[in-house]
Amino acid sequence: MNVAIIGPTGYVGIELLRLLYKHPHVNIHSIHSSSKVDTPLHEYFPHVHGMLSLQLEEIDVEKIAKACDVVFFATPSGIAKELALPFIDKGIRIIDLSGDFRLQEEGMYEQWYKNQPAPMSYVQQAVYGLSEWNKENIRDANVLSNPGCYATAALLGLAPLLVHGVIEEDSIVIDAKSGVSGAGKSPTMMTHFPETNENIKIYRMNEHQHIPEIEQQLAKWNKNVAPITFSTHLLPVTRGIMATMYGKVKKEESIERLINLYKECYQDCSFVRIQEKGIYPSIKQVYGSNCCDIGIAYDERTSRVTIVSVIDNVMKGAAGQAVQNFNIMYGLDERTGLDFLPIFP
Ligand SMILES: NC(=O)C1=CN([C@@H]2O[C@H](COP(=O)(O)OP(=O)(O)OC[C@H]3O[C@@H](n4cnc5c(N)ncnc54)[C@H](OP(=O)(O)O)[C@@H]3O)[C@@H](O)[C@H]2O)C=CC1
Ligand SMILES: CC(=O)N[C@@H](CCC(=O)OP(=O)(O)O)C(=O)O
Repeated sequence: MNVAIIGPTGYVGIELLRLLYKHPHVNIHSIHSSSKVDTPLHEYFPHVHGMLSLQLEEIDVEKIAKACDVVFFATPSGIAKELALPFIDKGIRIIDLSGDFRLQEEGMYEQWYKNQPAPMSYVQQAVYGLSEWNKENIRDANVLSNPGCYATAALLGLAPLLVHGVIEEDSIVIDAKSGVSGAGKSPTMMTHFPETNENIKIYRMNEHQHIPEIEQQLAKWNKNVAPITFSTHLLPVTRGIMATMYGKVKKEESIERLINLYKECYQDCSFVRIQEKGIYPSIKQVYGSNCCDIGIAYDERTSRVTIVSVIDNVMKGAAGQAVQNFNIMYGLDERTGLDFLPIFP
């Protein structure tokens, strides 16, 4: 398949390129930039020198559409909602890694992204690419909306509890933490080294754009789900997300039953690894991989279950899951191009 990448100079775009470069069914036809046209990629990223001799090109819709089967958008929110439309009209499959096609309910994008949305007729064509839970629809997707990084960690961790009605629907609390690469390559006062190093900060309290995305998917699994409490923190690390989640069980549970439930739900999922009793994952154990590792605890004293879900934000939280979705869309083994161990240490 011939693919084009828009936004390869960003953190997610360059990770996508790293994965697609080794993908046996992909030819990277072209890479496109809005600000560095005609620059060889290695001038911008010295780490690809001698291995990837690609030149950044302008975004010429006609030219890309003529040559490519799929266009990946690794661009900030607000770009694909316009730039992807002519590709969709021409029947070219798109995979958007931003939030532009995720929110299906009218008014939600304006409220949470503070911007005008894509026309609803396009948003409604989009398939939400939470790979493990939406395979049937992903196969036929022409507009694939890749989930947000926090949303991926949270939803994979909560799914079994909601699908099987284990917890009270109004008891969900998600406490999430991300490495700084989650904020993209442009430094800000929030992400600047002296501000983040040896520090931990909470940000966008009760206003994070992944709140409606998570609630939208939880409601598909369980229509009684009430608004969630979701807080996000910046960690002084480059990659990694840890989402620690709490819910009150409806009836007495046991840790053995809960772990079995998770193992059954994810038995056919290569990338979701359920930890044994008493073991809780750390972000380092999924670094550079497409894995989501999940640990489960149950406290009989409080009747609360605690779920710890970790991913690499740039991989399973973005580029890795996008490649997994590409594989599903083309009927390939979903591990194609992704079947490697995490980097350790
Ligand atoms: N970082 C992460 O962990 C995650 C990110 N995402 C989402 O993925 C997307 C990319 O994120 P990330 O790589 O971190 O962001 P970056 O800011 O690192 O990179 C975004 C890239 O988009 C390109 N771009 C900017 N404006 C335009 C434009 N008008 N037209 C075309 N291209 C443009 C820029 O390249 P150039 O100047 O060369 O055009 C830039 O390199 C975002 O929507 C983000 O929310 C989702 C999950 C996780
Ligand atoms: C650390 C950090 O800043 N992380 C980003 C998550 C990026 C992401 O997934 O955002 P989109 O919904 O725009 O795709 C954030 O909190 O906004």
